[in-house]
Amino acid sequence: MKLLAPSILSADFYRLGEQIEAVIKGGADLLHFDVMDGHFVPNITFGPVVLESIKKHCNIPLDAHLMIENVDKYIPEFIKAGADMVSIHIENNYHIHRSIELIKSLGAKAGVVINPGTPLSLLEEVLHYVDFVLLMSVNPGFGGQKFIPRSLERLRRLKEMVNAINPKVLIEVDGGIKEENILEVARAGADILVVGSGIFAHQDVQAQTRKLKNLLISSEAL
Ligand SMILES: O=C(CO)[C@@H](O)[C@H](O)COP(=O)(O)O
Repeated sequence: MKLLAPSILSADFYRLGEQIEAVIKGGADLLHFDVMDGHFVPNITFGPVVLESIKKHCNIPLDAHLMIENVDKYIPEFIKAGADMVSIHIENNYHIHRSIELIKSLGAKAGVVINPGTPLSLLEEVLHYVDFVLLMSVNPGFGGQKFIPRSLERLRRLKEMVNAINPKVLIEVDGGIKEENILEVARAGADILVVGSGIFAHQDVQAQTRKLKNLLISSEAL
């Protein structure tokens, strides 16, 4: 099944609760959290207290993408706050095996994230022990950027690597996914599709979520 993961980075934070309820009613499968520290990426967003508040009212899994330094210090806090999935970057984690094992030992699904300019070959070893890979199709840091076209080719190659090394690994794709390209990304091998502005920039957030979810359902019927 293809999963739709709205990214709250593009939500209207004044109306966050209302907008989260709308995406859930619209058929969202996961809620994606872009955690940024102003060091690894040039933007600052939110920490575990925000996840903790949302978790109390949210019946779908929370997916935390950590764009931060010093992940081992914060992984336990995010999982305690309610993250069901936690992903960390291949680019800034020297002891990635240890960090992935830490995530799993605390009961969450563990993911590795790869930026658009990083060779896919770096994932070869880590594919043996992660639950999912998050392939960035924009440079991390901001919502509303354009999908980098080469990401489709990278996605197809990543799918081949996953099939050859560990077919249980899910592939999540994030950045610049909209109504216009969501089917192409799903067909190229994405299992989880993260959508920020492609949902929250619309007037009717619930209807837009439903529309994208129906597109994903239709992609599986073919
Ligand atoms: O991780 C990121 C940005 O760093 C993404 O999750 C974006 O938030 C997706 O937003 P859109 O590109 O869909 O607007």
